[in-house]
Amino acid sequence: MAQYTRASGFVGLITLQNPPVNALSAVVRQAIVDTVKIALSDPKVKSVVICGQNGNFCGGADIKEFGGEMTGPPLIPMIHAIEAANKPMVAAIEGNALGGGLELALGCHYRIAHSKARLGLPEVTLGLLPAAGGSQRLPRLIGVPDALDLITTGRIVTAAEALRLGIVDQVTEHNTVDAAVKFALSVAGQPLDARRISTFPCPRPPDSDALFEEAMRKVRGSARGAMAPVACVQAVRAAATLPYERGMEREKELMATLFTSGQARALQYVFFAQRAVGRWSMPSGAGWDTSKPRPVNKAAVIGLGTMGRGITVALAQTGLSVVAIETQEKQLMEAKQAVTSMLERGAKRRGAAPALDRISYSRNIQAVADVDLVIEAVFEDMALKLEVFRQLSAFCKPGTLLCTNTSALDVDELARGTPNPELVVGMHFFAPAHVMKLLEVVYGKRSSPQAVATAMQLGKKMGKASVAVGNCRGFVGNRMLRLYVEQAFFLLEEGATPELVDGALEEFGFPMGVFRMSDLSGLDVGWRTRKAAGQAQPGEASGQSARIRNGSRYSPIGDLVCEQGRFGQKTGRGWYQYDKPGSRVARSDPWLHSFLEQYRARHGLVARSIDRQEVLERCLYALVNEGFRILEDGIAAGPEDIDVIYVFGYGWPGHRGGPMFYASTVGLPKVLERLEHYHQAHPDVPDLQPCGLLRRLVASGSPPVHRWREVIKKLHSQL
Ligand SMILES: CC(C)(COP(=O)(O)OP(=O)(O)OC[C@H]1O[C@@H](n2cnc3c(N)ncnc32)[C@H](O)[C@@H]1OP(=O)(O)O)[C@@H](O)C(=O)NCCC(=O)NCCSC(=O)CC(=O)CCCCCCCCCCCCC(=O)O
Ligand SMILES: NC(=O)C1=CN([C@@H]2O[C@H](COP(=O)(O)OP(=O)(O)OC[C@H]3O[C@@H](n4cnc5c(N)ncnc54)[C@H](O)[C@@H]3O)[C@@H](O)[C@H]2O)C=CC1
Repeated sequence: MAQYTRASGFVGLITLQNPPVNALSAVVRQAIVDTVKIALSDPKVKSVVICGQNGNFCGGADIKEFGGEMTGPPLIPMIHAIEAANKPMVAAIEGNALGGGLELALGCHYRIAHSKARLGLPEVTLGLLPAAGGSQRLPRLIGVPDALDLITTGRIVTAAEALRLGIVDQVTEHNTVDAAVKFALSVAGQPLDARRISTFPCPRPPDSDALFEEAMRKVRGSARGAMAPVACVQAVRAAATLPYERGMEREKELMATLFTSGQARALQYVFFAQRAVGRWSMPSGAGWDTSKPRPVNKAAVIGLGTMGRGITVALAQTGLSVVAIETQEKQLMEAKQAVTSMLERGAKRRGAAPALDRISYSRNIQAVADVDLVIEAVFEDMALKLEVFRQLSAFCKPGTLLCTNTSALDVDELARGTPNPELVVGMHFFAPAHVMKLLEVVYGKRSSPQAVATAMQLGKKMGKASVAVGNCRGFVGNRMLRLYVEQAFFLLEEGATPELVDGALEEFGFPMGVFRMSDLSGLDVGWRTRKAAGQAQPGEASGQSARIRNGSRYSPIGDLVCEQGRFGQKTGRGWYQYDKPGSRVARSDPWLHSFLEQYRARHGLVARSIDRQEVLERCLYALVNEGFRILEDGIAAGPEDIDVIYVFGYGWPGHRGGPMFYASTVGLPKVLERLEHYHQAHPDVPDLQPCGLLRRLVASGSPPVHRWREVIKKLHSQL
């Protein structure tokens, strides 16, 4: 609802009240319409201030209403009525003014913001565009280039930036409502014609065609196949080229297409899934609501290689003191430089000072003595990690949380090597750790709920989508990834090329296909893991055994490519060729194609024609099938956990909602049928056998994804 009062005698004060973010639900919209009418018809009221309760202006439209029938007064006429008012309307912005919230503020004649306020039009991240006039008013107010940037990216700006851009008229450090009331009194009676943004001409930049073409190229390149960013560019173009009314019609048309699209549903699912994973639980029943995190003020990072450097930056940027420890002098020096330059670049972007003095460097592990939490990021080697954990247990103060960044090793085995296994958890970051939004928090059999709560809270503070998962080889993300990569290798054996496989996956929406991604992260990473697991064997074995491990089909293709010293971009050769080591532009490599032909000939494999559909089905359904196994095993609590991991850690296109959501949109019976088909065609690949949970879900009528937890719960209670 919205409360109406009078302030300072002459100002009508409308306070939006819909905790926690004052979203514009039908009830709130009705209340705004009613209270604006009261204020405008009250002869004593000279001007009106709109604010939000509890220090939050408005988080925008109520996203929960999008799934159902829209009731209540629509936003557009409501905002028009505010703009058309004959008394000054002032938005007092504290906290968030996002989406429809900012559009409401843009309908007001003036905007006063608190210095800590955040403003933006993040609709694009929900598969939509700002369709309550935002796409038409913002370019008129701040110009096309800045409006394009904000609307197509959904970027949220600070009050200082909003002032610089001209979105707000004044920023205050003090009580925003008081400042807005004072301001409202000062402008009472002044003419308002020049304050109605919809009447402004839209400033046209000199070469606007080129600007829009460039914007279109950018959005098409960065979010492949996503409709909303494209529609955002089209809507802003309408603002720049059409009169306001016609621009509004275009905005509405574009919104109508997006609003009912599967992409918007998928992105809105991801929004709520991200929040749902914060309500984590462990098999014991302990969870977010019963476990209190410990305070963490000082942390240590052990091992300053690729990951340790990024983790150090992420921790320091969160405001923690960090002790960064590395045994190798040369590595330590390089790490210092790298961390410093990452912090400086980040600070420059944010317009803040770099947090250099929060970090101390050491070669001595005893420097951990006074830290609250340690994150170990040494080589992926169990013996080394056990030794490091033994030393940490000896030197850390009692109660220090010991976290490992291992990508796949057994967290329980590490915990068993310490006197306090309840203090051990995995904190699995993704490279680059200060950039990637995902954190898997891995609980072992003996991890305490408090340790998990502490790691989850720290992840949240670092701005990560943090997901609590159980302990198994590869946890959730990498366990599923193995099946996806394995199918890609098998497809090469059967006749595909890296270009074909990557093309299909990139068309689906991944920023990079599996082979281009592997070239970027280094082929040697997976090779080392396969060697450690006894799968990769040196030299090319001949006969049957070359392609069988433990009775199942195995492809040594990746191992053979590595044996040629082809580790991807860093060596200038991998699945593709590059101009020079470190170069980023992948070109098709005739060597690789002839290697594949020779490989097939040696193993008596006859290349067949493979289409993109098969690539997608084999790679994606194998991955999804493992996701069902993970749910069945209780390693992830629900499909949302898996989907958040894939969207934020593995480049799964958000507009497809994550692998489990995607499976539900394809239809579980179809996924089951295709897996059965491929398993029959490849009986030597047991991983293609459909998982029991998938069969069970299909047998129970393929419920929508938000009801899978009920089926999983029932399954676990019967085990
Ligand atoms: C606001 C935040 C930054 C706060 O963050 P934080 O403090 O970290 O809290 P959270 O945990 O994120 O959130 C707390 C709690 O609140 C819930 N929540 C947050 N925002 C919303 C919201 N907007 N609606 C509903 N609920 C919300 C959140 O889920 C949490 O609850 P929990 O899930 O139970 O834990 C952060 O929350 C945030 O970023 N929020 C989202 C902000 C946002 O994206 N806003 C934009 C919303 S979209 C919008 O505003 C669009 C418009 O206004 C356009 C409207 C036009 C509509 C017209 C429709 C016309 C369609 C025509 C089609 C016709 C078709 C036909 O022809 O049939
Ligand atoms: N590289 C990646 O993309 C990812 C790696 N990981 C995991 O993170 C861990 C680290 O990986 P990377 O950073 O890639 O390795 P890396 O090889 O780049 O760095 C490891 C560093 O640890 C140092 N080190 C070794 N023993 C040490 C000791 N006793 N004390 C202090 N420092 C020591 C090494 O000198 C080296 O600088 C591994 O467990 C890996 O599996 C997890 C996610 C992604």
